[in-house]
Amino acid sequence: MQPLRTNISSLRGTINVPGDKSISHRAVMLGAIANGTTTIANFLQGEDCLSTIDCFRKLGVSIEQNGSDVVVEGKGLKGLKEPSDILNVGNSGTTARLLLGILAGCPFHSCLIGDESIAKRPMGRVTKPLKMMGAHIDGREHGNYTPLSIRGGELQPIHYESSVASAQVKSAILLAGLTTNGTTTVTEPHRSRDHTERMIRLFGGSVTVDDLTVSITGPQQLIGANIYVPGDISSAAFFLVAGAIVPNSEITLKNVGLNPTRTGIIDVLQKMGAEMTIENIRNEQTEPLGDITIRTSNLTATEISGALIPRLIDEIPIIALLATQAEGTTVIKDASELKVKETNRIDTVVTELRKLGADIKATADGMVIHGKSALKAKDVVVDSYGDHRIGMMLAIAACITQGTVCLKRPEAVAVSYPSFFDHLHSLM
Ligand SMILES: O=C(O)C1=C[C@@H](OP(=O)(O)O)[C@@H](O)[C@H](O)C1
Ligand SMILES: C=C(OP(=O)(O)O)C(=O)O
Repeated sequence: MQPLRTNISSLRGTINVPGDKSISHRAVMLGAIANGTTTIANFLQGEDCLSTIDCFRKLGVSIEQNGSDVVVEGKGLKGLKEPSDILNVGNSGTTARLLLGILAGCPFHSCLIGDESIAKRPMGRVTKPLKMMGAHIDGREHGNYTPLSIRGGELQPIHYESSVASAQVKSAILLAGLTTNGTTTVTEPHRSRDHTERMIRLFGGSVTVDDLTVSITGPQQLIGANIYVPGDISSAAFFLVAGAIVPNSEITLKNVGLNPTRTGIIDVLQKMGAEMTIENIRNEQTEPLGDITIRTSNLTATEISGALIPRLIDEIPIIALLATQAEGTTVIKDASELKVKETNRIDTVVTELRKLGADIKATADGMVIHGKSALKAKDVVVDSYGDHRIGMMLAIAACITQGTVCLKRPEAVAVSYPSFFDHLHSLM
């Protein structure tokens, strides 16, 4: 249990947010199946990405990690070895689902488990297409939940229409498609983050994108690359919102990834009237990045739905807090994916923000928030439920709360942002 700092008079300063989680995972994974050496700078040392390193070491890949510098000695597409131990993905859905895509094409047996939260997250969305490609996967509820057992091998290309806009589903199929003879396509209802597509090209491979359909023609052998990981916009989001809602604030976030499939939070802040500038926009290899400055702002409510949802899916908990400080009614819909994240984020966001006096209610596929409300708490205990994004959102909520608040399970933040509390306190 951790007492949270409340009633903060101002947040000022500059932060270098740590490396992007999605890109860090992919750099290790593509590095492992490429030929030759991959170097990764600004790798995210969060627990999720460390789980990815641990799994690939068990698959025989030599990975040296020195802080945020990582060197991966690639084994080639056919070079991973049958693991003698269970592959434990910890809390990381991305590790589980992308790894399944790679294991599907490997001619050996492996077992995959994760923590209590992973055991509740649907894996059928990837095991179903991978089985269609020819992989043998079994597990709890016919391979829909961990623990999973995988026997991979030669795969057939497929054309797959995904019912969800999920980069994890798309990436798993593309990674499996790398090994097949022929063209595999994935079509999604809205565009999800495209880091896999960009990184496959950086590793010398080729992927075709036509509107909402992505195609890969295999077999393709990737070549190791040198990668700089931009700062994670999903981590920056907590300070973007903090800067907008805490009085007398001005926060600059350096080197933030600005991939357009991830910048929904910036669109929402702009639409709500946030005072924000983006400077020094540049490209680092295949990913754009820049420096963002945000100041205390007068905010108005907005609607968040449709194609915008996958562009800000992980930011919805902190956007819900933002909406409590905007004049009017904010509606978030088409976001039922929130129910299958580390927690049911519709339930956890609504339950915890209500404890602080927010006017927020859950709907079938999102939430409705009436602002602006003054948050108050008398000896209130809020809970991250072990969900990193809920823990960080609550710490920012406490900044604008009058009273006393303690956070249960604060250690969850280490999943994606181990230095979160240090960074927050450095601005006070
Ligand atoms: O591919 C990725 O790196 C991610 C994709 C998203 O999940 P879905 O693919 O389930 O939408 C996101 O929520 C997750 O944090 C990271
Ligand atoms: C949903 C998330 O991650 P993952 O799916 O990798 O567990 C997240 O980081 O918010």
